[in-house]
Amino acid sequence: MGKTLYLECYSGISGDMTVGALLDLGAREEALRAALEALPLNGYEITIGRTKKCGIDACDFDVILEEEAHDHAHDEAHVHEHDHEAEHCHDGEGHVHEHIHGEESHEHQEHFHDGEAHEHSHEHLHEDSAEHSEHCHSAEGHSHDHEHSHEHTHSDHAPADHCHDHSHDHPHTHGPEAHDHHHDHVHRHYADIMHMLDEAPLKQEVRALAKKIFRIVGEAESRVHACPLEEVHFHETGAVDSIVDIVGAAACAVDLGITETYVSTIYEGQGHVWCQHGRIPVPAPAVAGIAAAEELDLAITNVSGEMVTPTGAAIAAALRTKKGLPKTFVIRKIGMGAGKKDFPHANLLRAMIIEPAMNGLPAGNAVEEPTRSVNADGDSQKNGSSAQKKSSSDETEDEIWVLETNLDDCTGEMMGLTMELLLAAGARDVNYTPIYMKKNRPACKLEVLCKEEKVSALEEVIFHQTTAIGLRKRKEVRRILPRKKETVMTPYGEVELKICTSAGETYIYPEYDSIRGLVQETGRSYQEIYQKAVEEAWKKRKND
Ligand SMILES: O=C([S-])c1cc(C(=O)S)c[n+]([C@@H]2O[C@H](COP(=O)(O)O)[C@@H](O)[C@H]2O)c1
Ligand code: NI
Repeated sequence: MGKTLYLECYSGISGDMTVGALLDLGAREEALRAALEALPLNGYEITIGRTKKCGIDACDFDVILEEEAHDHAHDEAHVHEHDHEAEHCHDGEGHVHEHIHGEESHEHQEHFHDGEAHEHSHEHLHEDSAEHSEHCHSAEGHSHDHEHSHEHTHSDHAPADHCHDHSHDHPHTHGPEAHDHHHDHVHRHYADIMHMLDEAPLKQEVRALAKKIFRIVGEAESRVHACPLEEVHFHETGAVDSIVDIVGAAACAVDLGITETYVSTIYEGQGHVWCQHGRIPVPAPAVAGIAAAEELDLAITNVSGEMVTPTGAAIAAALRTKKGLPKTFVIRKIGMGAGKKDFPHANLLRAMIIEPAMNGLPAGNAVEEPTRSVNADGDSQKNGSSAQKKSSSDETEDEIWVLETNLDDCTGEMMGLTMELLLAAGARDVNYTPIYMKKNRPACKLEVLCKEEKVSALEEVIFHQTTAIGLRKRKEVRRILPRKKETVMTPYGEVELKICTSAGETYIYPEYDSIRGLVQETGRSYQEIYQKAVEEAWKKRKND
């Protein structure tokens, strides 16, 4: 049976946080490495270690590019500390700033100028092969001189995020973009990446999931840059570390046997981040585009910086199969994946393997209040609520849904567990009836009673946990006696009971669980405690 993953993105999500969290959940390093070795990529190595974020231990997954002889952060952005706090923007008044590139292959491209005509002069002294390309000017009459001298030092966290391209390991030709100079880095187009994944000897599920993730990023980029999907060229996302993150996340999820995923609200910071396009807002356009297209829940916090990357958002969207985390669930395992930046909060992605709660009250059952009546299934309802109408006497009518299916190829184990899960997920009652079906098959009819709001969730449990491929459902009117809960004291302890009335008669029914507990505590018989409880309840009524 597949596992259910819950991604709790209270500090956003990025590719390496996801791989770290899934490894911490138990995904095997061999499975991750096998998937990565299937790719025609080189010039990098991965490291898997431990780190602490605000004192919390987490798995630290990193991709080290050979070309980087420095401590490079591969998290949300390729983060560089740089020595100017002034914003590196080209949409304001004339300004001068200095950057000094001290690394190989850093390039500035796609400087978007969206301000009014302005003049500024700033210098870039790239001490390496840095180049500028794709300067997109949306304002007229604009002149500037790009001779930036700027200095980047790589660090795990930076006051201003500055991402740049790297890992260009094969030449390419550009699509239709006006582009009149050469540069030797790789922009992998969407089609290149799909081709690479199709050709690589990956497990089928890993390939499919990785392609899905890339498709989500590609479609967002396509919309953001108004470029056909096939011609989208990936920058950061096409770089080795992002491919490793995406294929790695897919390999880990498949290795864990994840079949269902819930994704929490994804918390994002605010401000700006540097990337090849220039200085872009947080959430990054691709992140916002993915969130919009995939209906991810986003929440903007007052944290300054980027917590969600396009890769992270796309992984969350691709993995998510379910909305609406169950109200109650049991956590079977927790995995922590560390982000590279330091925020005032612990920059972690928490991944959990969860199961619907097996014990306790089913989700949606309210805690009893003595002033409320209790319906036939023991849950509380306000008298006179719209969900129920009083009949001429003191009986009450309401509606209940019945889900039914005949199971002729389920094991007893599957059926037993299904019953537990249905009850835990909010079924009012579940029963099996032995039947004799077509083709001489002894079988069982599963019947589930529930309220309307639980119908679809319970259908999912049936389809997910049994071999059923269809079910019957109907809404029925039911008549229920008014009842309320009481407790009485017996010589063996306190007993809960239901007091029901109909046509002037009173019926007293001690609660099974209450009696059962006292049987275990005292060793007395069920019948003895039951009778004593009824007796005490009648005495109490006479005294009241
Ligand atoms: O490189 C590209 S195409 C790119 C586009 C965008 C848009 O929102 S458009 C944003 N970024 C930034 O790059 C880094 C790395 O992201 P990964 O998903 O590749 O890890 C991140 O800061 C993005 O906001 C890049
Ligand atoms: Ni280019």
